Amino acid sequence: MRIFKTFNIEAAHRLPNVPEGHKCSRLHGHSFRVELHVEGPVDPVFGWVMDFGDLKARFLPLYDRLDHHYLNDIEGLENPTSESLARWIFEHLRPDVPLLCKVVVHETCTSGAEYTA
Ligand SMILES: Nc1nc2c(c(=O)[nH]1)N=C([C@H](O)[C@H](O)COP(=O)(O)OP(=O)(O)OP(=O)(O)O)CN2
Ligand SMILES: [Zn+2]
Repeated sequence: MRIFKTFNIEAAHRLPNVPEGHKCSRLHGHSFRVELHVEGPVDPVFGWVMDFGDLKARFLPLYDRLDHHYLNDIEGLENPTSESLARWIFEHLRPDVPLLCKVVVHETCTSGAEYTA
């Protein structure tokens, strides 16, 4: 069974490696929407894969590093594309959430990236 929980992260970034004149070379911000997907067996007593509240608590330290921050300043996010953010979240959260199987980052209403185990 797979469950998911969604978070909203307000953050600023710029993409340092795009060609001169590209709109994303300028400082701008997004309301990122992040989905955390967790897959595993349903506990027969609790009836869940994992408590959503537990998932939220485990993500909180990372959320606090990202929300209302300039992403380029964060180690490993010097080029903060949707792709790199999805992978960064996955790699930093997986040790605390071993059943994490996918991280989806919606950068805008129309764009995003998905990173799977
Ligand atoms: N593969 C990627 N392409 C782009 C990324 C990215 O992270 N990965 N990021 C950007 C920009 O940061 C930009 O903020 C988002 O780009 P875009 O989807 O073009 O944004 P728009 O609001 O202009 O989208 P429309 O729906 O087309 O108006 C650029 N590319
Ligand atoms: Zn952007």
